[in-house]
Amino acid sequence: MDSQLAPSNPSLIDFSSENLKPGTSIWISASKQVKCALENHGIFLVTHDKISSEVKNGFYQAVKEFYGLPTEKKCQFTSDKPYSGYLGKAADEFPSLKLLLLKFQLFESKQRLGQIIFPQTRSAHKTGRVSGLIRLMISEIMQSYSKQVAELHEVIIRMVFESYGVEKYYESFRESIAYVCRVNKYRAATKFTEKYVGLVAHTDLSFMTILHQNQVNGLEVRSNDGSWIPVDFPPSSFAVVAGDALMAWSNGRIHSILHRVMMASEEPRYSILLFAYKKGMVEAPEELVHEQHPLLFKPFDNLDLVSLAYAERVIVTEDKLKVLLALKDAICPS
Ligand SMILES: O=C(O)CCC(=O)C(=O)O
Ligand SMILES: [Fe+2]
Repeated sequence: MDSQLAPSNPSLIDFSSENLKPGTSIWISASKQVKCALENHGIFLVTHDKISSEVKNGFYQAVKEFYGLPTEKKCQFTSDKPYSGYLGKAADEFPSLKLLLLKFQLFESKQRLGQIIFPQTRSAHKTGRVSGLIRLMISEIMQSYSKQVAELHEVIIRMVFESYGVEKYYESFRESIAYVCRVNKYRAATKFTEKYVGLVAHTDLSFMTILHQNQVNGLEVRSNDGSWIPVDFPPSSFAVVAGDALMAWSNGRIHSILHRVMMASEEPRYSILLFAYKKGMVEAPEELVHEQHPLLFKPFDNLDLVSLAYAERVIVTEDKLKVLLALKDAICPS
């Protein structure tokens, strides 16, 4: 089931079996691989063919059309929420952030899964017909995509809870997941720049992030020995990335993975990310805290930390979680 593409590429775990149901031997074996990959590398790839190509391709198409709009139209996709709406202009504020970022707050809980919270446009009538149509297109396709990927998140999170023997907390945790979808576009590297930093090294503040890309590689992850490993995505695969909230929840058993994007391709790269945050407090289950594993992080509010990172412009640091928690005085003295 687990096959290694190349010695250094993240493990590839096959989730495409019809028989991947809780309690089956396939499920138990996949859960072991998930735990092992997360603990050792903080990332793995997963093949999952339940998300239709129609939805994936439709999404990329809609997003390309969006990026094709004149800048002033794109800039009308604004929102008061941190990092939301079209962030093309953010490049001025974050000089290292070369990408154009389009992020839509999607849905805040399972109950509201069918409801997209779109960034408000400055004025509806100014949005115009063309961008209105693209907006609708993205809205529908993003909704289908996110619903399907949210299911994958839930399967993996359930496996993690079961693997640590704390499945009794899974249902309430699941109810408190807030999903956020983001689409990144990285400009092609031109003949003037052979390679450029598309996105600086960082960890995600999420519990977990699931990432899909168009055919263009660029994601790199830092390995335990400090070297950067380019991630090679096989067709139909997604990368599952451990975030800072998972590191805190697991009381340091799993580490959030440092990653960045290096662009060398002559084609633009698009990536679609579904971040799973925990609404409310992130807290290690008591079963994961004992003498050999003293509590590393005091409970903190996951989405609060996202706002804090935004307000304080904390985007690049290896120990982002510690820096943010120190700001909130929530780090445990070692
Ligand atoms: O585009 C990618 O591959 C990575 C993007 C990413 O890490 C992020 O948006 O947090
Ligand atoms: Fe990231």
